[in-house]
Amino acid sequence: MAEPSFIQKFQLANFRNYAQLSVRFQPGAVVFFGANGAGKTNLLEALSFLSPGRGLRRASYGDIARAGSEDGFSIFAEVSGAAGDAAIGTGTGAAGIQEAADGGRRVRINGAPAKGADDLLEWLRVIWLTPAMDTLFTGPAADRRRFVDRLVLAIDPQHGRRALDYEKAMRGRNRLLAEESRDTAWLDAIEMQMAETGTAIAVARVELVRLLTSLIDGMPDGAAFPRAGIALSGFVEDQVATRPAVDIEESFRAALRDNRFRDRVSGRTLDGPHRADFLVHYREKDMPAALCSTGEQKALLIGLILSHARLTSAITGLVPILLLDEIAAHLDEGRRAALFSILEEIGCQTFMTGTERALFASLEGRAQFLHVSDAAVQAG
Ligand SMILES: Nc1ncnc2c1ncn2[C@@H]1O[C@H](COP(=O)(O)OP(=O)(O)OP(=O)(O)O)[C@@H](O)[C@H]1O
Repeated sequence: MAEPSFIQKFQLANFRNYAQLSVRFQPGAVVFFGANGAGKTNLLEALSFLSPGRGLRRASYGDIARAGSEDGFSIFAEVSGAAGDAAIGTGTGAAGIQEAADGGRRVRINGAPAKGADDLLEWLRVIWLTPAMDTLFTGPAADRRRFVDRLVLAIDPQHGRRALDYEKAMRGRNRLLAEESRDTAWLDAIEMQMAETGTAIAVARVELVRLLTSLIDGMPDGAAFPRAGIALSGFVEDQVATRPAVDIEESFRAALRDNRFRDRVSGRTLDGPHRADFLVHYREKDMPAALCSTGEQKALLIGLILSHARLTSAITGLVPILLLDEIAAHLDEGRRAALFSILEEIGCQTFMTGTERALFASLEGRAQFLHVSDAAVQAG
């Protein structure tokens, strides 16, 4: 069985409302409770920086550094798990981490600078669910794509690099088209790169959906969290099931070349994995997720995250760390108890927030309760 990754020690400097913080965590469930504005979500956001990307709020680094401070922010964590022990430092501030030349954040692992934030995936996988994701099924497709890409990244660490390379190439193509460049050799080369990376992105997404579907197939109907039917829809994704990757690459490249005029007029590239959608439906009811009730949508989303946590553990041997912001609020008591039992069964370290400790009553004696108040954390 996969060994859960577990953050033992966690320190912050100049992060949001925290000037300094040092706290130790236990494996399993960790509950942050406290009044509105105490700093609970800020803690989850800090924990989300132990994963590549801009964290669970996708905020700018300038907004994250503590207001009124000249220095950047720093995060330090001691992690242990299947991959061994690691001391991770990241941020834009002091405490051994200098500001990166590009204004981004630096990552150090066991005292040495990491090549990039993707190196964090060697040690741990972090997945989150926040109230902002309550509109995932009804909101823009871009949010669903980002969600799927995070799920892919947790099982396939190359995925982040592919997405960056694709976006860079696409920006280059859009710029050349806007400039009405006659450099067709350059456009050809950029479109070739888009076709390669774009096809790899689509293939990885389709593979995630296939793996997740076969895991969900094996789960019973009528459980606390409904079974989701999931699929992808997109110019490249639609071809993955029926054609070899080399053919898809070629047809995507040809479509890009043939549609230069159309895309120039539109001011953007109209075909590609950057326009795909992630389709979710409630299997038992045969109802698209967007037409389900708010509570049903939340339950579907939680069910998906839990299935994905199982998948990540099975495939990578790393049991992911889950960040569940205000998770208890939408769930009745029965569903809350079911959620806590499933988390225990999967074995993940799970950080949860809520204004009231009572929302987590069924976890008493089984979780670490930490009271958050005025940017300080105390055993509750
Ligand atoms: N860069 C910053 N510097 C200082 N304080 C900040 C910064 N960014 C946000 N804050 C403050 O941090 C406080 C805590 O925010 P957080 O979102 O963590 O609250 P919370 O405990 O999750 O509250 P709620 O229960 O209302 O969701 C807020 O008062 C916010 O204004």
